[in-house]
Amino acid sequence: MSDTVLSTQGLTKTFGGGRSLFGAARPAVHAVQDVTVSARRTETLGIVGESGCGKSTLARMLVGLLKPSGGDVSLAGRELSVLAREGAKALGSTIQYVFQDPLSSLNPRKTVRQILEAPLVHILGLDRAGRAARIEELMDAVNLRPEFVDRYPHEFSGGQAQRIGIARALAADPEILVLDEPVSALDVSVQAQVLNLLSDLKAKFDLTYVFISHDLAVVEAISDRVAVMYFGRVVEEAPADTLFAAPKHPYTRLLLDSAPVVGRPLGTGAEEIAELPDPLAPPPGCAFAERCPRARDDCRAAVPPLETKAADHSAACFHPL
Ligand SMILES: Nc1ncnc2c1ncn2[C@@H]1O[C@H](COP(=O)(O)OP(=O)(O)OP(=O)(O)O)[C@@H](O)[C@H]1O
Repeated sequence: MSDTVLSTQGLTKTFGGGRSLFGAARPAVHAVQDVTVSARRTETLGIVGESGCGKSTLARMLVGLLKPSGGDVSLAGRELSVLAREGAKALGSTIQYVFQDPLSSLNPRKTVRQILEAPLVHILGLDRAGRAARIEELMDAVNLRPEFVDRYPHEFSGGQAQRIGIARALAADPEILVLDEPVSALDVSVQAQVLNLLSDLKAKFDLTYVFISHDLAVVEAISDRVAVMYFGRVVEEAPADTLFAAPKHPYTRLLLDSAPVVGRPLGTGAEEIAELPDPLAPPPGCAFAERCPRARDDCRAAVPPLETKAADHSAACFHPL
């Protein structure tokens, strides 16, 4: 599809494995397994899953911070590995990463101006006047007062610091932002402001987002499409409204029933969700089978592939809802 701006094909990351110096087998953690997702230009792809399901590992591979063990990432029609070989300029002007914890992701010894200048010098190669103009634009885009530019990160609230993180990510004029739990560290009252800002920026700069969160309500609010991850794999993918209204995978159903959303009572599955299989010894079949009310023998024998179950709606389940 020509307007696909980000896609992965069978993306996999295994940590550890192999043999130690003395020949003993080292355990391998299968953090991300065979993930194939895509996002069209100006779309927000939400990736939702509980802690440990592989969201951050996937995010870090998308931006080239972590090398995949297998599979491919394609960004704006080019292979990530090719962009990475060309250097920081090619990669940084295509995709950028926004971290969860705004304060710890900003260098405490640098002013906002210095933080924003780095990508303007190294990626865009702007001269002094060009940098000054672009910094003014960036501060305005994220609704920060121009005089804040000579302050240090600790002088800002969490919400303001995240705006600086977003401005830094936008500085190099990328096409894609990977937002890894960008509002999870913020007070609930500030979360909505930052989400609104992200929506405005997307429209203004024609951005494509990969938005990662464990919070279903946040993902539902911002995403066009949603991929649900469980134990390193995508188990369901659909347009956000379809997925939340009529999930096909029993795990997604359980997540929705357990989510503490206003008007949506807590289900009984909340404690069960915390129990994941041992990542060092993944089961041979569906990782969710042991807790799945619909599981049968076939689910324990082989991993169900992610398949189309309805128009524009896929699930990795032999017995979908
Ligand atoms: N560097 C590493 N070495 C070994 N195992 C790792 C490493 N990074 C992550 N893992 C393991 O990979 C799995 C996926 O972790 P990841 O951090 O991607 O999940 P996550 O969904 O982002 O969770 P969280 O929201 O808690 O960060 C986990 O079992 C984790 O322990």
